[in-house]
Amino acid sequence: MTIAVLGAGAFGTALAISLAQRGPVLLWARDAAHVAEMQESRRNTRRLPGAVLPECLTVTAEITDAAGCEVVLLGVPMQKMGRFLSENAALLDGKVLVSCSKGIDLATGRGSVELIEAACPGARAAVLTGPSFAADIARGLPTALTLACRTDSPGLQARLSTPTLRLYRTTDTIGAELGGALKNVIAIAAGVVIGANLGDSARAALMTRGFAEMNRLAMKLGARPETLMGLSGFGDLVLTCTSLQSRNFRYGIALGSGADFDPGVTVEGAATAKAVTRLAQGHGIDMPIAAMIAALCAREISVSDAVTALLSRPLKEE
Ligand SMILES: NC(=O)c1ccc[n+]([C@@H]2O[C@H](COP(=O)([O-])OP(=O)(O)OC[C@H]3O[C@@H](n4cnc5c(N)ncnc54)[C@H](O)[C@@H]3O)[C@@H](O)[C@H]2O)c1
Ligand SMILES: O=P(O)(O)OC[C@H](O)CO
Repeated sequence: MTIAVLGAGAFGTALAISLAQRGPVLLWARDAAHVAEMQESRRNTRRLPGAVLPECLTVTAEITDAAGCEVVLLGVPMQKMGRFLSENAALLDGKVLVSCSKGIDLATGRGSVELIEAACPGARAAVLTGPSFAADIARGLPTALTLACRTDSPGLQARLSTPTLRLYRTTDTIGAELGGALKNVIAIAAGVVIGANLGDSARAALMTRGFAEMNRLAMKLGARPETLMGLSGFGDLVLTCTSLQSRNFRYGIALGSGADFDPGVTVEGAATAKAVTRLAQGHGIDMPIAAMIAALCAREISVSDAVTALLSRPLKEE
């Protein structure tokens, strides 16, 4: 049975390429001109240059082509997910919907599982997350991800694993989602540290204290500690805070160094920092790094004031 991937960004395209090792895959993009380009060149030069689209991957601009697909991967950016789901609810309800996006919806404070359940109550919602750059997946480099679904889903795990994409499964959707969403915020902070030339020691301190914040919020919201210690939390935090392949990290470097940054690049951590700060305030959780990143992204504070504010907090036990 064909698997559908909706959203032909870097990640959706990379997953479609990897899954096409196992059988037919449908890749949908909203822009007909982009689809025509991909059909002609068998490449997605706009979002994933270099990768070739295999033969059993069909690219389409008709979302209704996914009607017959039982498993549908969602690769649209998080801040577009809520509207996308409600616009396409009639098509998507009743299917297995696997969110591949990382973030918290600013308008509602919800993660993608809650967005799916609200828009498509008859669907089974799952999350695919963890340390993975689209370019690495498309090149067939070994990658391990977390697949989270409220009901234990070994069948879905087997269906979405490929020879190079190894999935670990969990029923902790809250932890899996929050790990992927929150690490982007801390990655921006790590980038700020490097961009402002504050050094590798400061980055390690920030990653550690950032991980403590991630855990505080995730535990309050019902996540399991082992999920945050796994691929979607610790694993993705390490990757995203240390690699120049990360857009969140590079955005942070630009903020820290005062350089310009292309506004067309997807940086999920910026909106999520604001959403997380609201959530943390609502639950009485202390998240000083996320709050500083939200303020920095909104240009409400300077880098040096943010650093001073973080370093002058009262001394406390670790
Ligand atoms: N790129 C990666 O390495 C990577 C890895 C893991 C997870 N992710 C996650 O995947 C999600 C998507 O990221 P990406 O890297 O593919 O982004 P991208 O910037 O490469 O592409 C985003 C795509 O979404 C499309 N899009 C935007 N709004 C849409 C809408 N309303 N309807 C349909 N399509 C729409 C755009 O046309 C574009 O093709 C993000 O949440 C990101 O965190 C990305
Ligand atoms: O490029 P980024 O910062 O969106 O990171 C991509 C992935 O989330 C890394 O796991």
